Amino acid sequence: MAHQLPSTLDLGNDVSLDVSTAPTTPGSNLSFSPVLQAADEQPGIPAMKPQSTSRSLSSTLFDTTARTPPVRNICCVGAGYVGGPTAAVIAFNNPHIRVTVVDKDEKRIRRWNSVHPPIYEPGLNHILRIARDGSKECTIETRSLSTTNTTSSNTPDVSDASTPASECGSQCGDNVSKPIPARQPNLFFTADVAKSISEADIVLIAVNTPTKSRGAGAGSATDMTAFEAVTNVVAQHARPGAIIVEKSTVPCRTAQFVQDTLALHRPGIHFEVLSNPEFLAAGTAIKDLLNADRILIGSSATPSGQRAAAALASVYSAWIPRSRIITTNVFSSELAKLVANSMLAQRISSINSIAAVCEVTGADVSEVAGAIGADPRIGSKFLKAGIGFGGSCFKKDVLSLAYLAESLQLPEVADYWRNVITMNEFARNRFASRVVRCLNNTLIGKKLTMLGYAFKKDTNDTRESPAVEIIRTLVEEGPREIAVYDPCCNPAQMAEDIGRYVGAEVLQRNGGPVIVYADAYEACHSSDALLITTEFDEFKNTGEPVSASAEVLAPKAAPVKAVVPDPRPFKGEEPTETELLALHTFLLQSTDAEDKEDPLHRFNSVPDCAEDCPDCFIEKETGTSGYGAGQEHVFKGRLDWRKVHYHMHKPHWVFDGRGVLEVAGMEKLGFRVESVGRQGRV
Ligand SMILES: NC(=O)C1=CN([C@@H]2O[C@H](COP(=O)(O)OP(=O)(O)OC[C@H]3O[C@@H](n4cnc5c(N)ncnc54)[C@H](O)[C@@H]3O)[C@@H](O)[C@H]2O)C=CC1
Ligand SMILES: O=C(O)[C@H]1O[C@H](OP(=O)(O)OP(=O)(O)OC[C@H]2O[C@@H](n3ccc(=O)[nH]c3=O)[C@H](O)[C@@H]2O)[C@H](O)[C@@H](O)[C@@H]1O
Repeated sequence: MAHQLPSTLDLGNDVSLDVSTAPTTPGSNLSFSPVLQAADEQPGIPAMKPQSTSRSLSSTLFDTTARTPPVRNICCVGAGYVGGPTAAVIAFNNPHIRVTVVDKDEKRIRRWNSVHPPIYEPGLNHILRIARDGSKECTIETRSLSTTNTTSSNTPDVSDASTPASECGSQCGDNVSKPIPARQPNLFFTADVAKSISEADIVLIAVNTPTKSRGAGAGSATDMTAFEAVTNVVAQHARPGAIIVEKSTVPCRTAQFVQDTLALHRPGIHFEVLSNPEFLAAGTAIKDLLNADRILIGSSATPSGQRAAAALASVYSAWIPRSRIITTNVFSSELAKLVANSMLAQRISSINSIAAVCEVTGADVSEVAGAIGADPRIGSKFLKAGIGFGGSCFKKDVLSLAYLAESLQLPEVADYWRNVITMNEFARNRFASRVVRCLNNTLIGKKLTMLGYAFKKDTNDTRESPAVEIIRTLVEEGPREIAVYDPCCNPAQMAEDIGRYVGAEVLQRNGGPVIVYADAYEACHSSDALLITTEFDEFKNTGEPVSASAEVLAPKAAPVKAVVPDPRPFKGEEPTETELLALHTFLLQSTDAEDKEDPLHRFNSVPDCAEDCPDCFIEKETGTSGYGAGQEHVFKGRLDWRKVHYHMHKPHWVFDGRGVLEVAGMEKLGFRVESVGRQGRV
């Protein structure tokens, strides 16, 4: 579905943006930047002095923001795990900004424009339905505030945007019907990269930056091929004065490279380069974006650098409180992203090293983690021992930091960080070895079942999943079958992935032992050992009573979700999109909601797929509907472990690689459980 906005945007009295790539004046600096220039033109704005040092959150920045003309057009290059959701949330919260996501991969773009977006993230579908498809006018029932609302602000704190009505006490007034106007689509996906870049006030670069696989620095250094290619296109096509933003995770000092490339292609034209790394995590991307604990913006310390930072901050401040927007110098921001991921990875490796000690001594790693995490200086997060971290970023970012240290002649620093990776591989290999050891050191003729294939729960992202390496190790032992089941990943896609990463010959259809299942019970049937490799709630044995009676063998209902409070009455005169989303979620959880998908009746119809849509075809052929990225992940119900036990081979081995099982309960059911970080039998 293609939605078009006019190619020339009227910015009211302030400034009119000509969307063409206008000829430029050699030697000009800010004179062709609509965003940067207009701030200069404002009467009464004090000239800012360049600063040579890094800044913490600066009030100057926000004085500047107040006078920064509105950003009207953003282009995000890269429609991947970061670009897609980030652009969608920006568009969702800024209905007056046209946000275009571009990608060279036309298949990806086609999918973003369809009911089959290429990635699955909880909550993404709603955001897309509003921003990409626009919404219908509707009327909602709300309550007026009986007293004048003095807290109203343009930048509500989304964390308390949903203050329960029950808590509004005497402030709650009468019930009123409030019309919510229709919304025009303002989120677009296209493969026309150059044109979209040329129209943007702000260009976000969100392309992949994996580890180099060949040549100098192979296995450590960041592969900047995609980033460099995009930088060249941006340098050629960006409108003069556009703000160029590094969203990708990049090595420290990349902003200098971007500046040099811009200067090479467009000498004499001023562009500001910002670093604005992304901290979202897979599986919680939308929650993380809507409630970001911080937005980091690195800029040059010059007045125009600060104005550029202010322009970007103004986009985020549509939904993020300004107190959470941190500004630094551009290199600090680039480095901070690498360090954030490296320190998170380091915590996981630290606890996994202790898990190894626990398995020998009889200490229990979850008890150790609980005890140390209670110290607020240590904190309780990221202390879950297991088979090691996966995902597309931790390993590559730690390696990138190590490579940076090496290139700065700091081998001790590089070694320190490399050990984080060594320990991660040790954790994964130890788990696979333990499985083999417990099964008498032979898998010949045996069936093993892997529960979970994604690198973490609630995502269909399987990049660098520890499951892949575990499959590789197990295949070597010649088992009869390796069954793989994941509640969130499309089975057809998983089989394709395993073929690509482990080798097509390992798949059953090519004579190998690996079979991917769409049903957990079939995957576990006649199994000799179950391996929990992703921490899905479906695999837990606690939280819901498990009855032995036959009727509970049917999948169970989803657990009661955390109750979302009623956000009414709203904080301001007009509800924000975040408040409407909170109301949508609140109404959905009420059992008598008439429309289970769209209780506010705002959604426009979904884009139609072409008759020959390959994704519709795959869904029909494989009967895998329900895994579609466009649908919310349907909780499949907790595994009925009694049923699993009944159909398994003795001695009912379960290897808990993610610490999701309550061992005593499982042992009562007759399982023989081995968990990471607890002493085992063998
Ligand atoms: N995946 C994640 O959860 C997070 C990733 N990051 C960082 O964000 C960046 C992007 O990561 P992902 O979104 O995961 O990558 P991705 O691989 O999912 O998406 C990157 C997209 O860029 C496109 N692309 C590559 N070269 C292009 C070109 N020349 N022109 C147009 N499009 C091009 C690719 O086709 C692809 O669709 C990376 O630097 C990553 O380290 C940061 C935070 C979280
Ligand atoms: O740059 C990135 O790509 C992102 O990397 C991580 O996010 P992500 O990899 O998506 O997911 P995490 O929740 O961090 O989990 C990473 C891996 O560590 C594992 N993990 C996590 C926590 C823990 O205590 N133990 C543990 O083994 C998870 O199972 C998973 O395999 C960071 O958490 C994000 O802030 C960052 O933006």
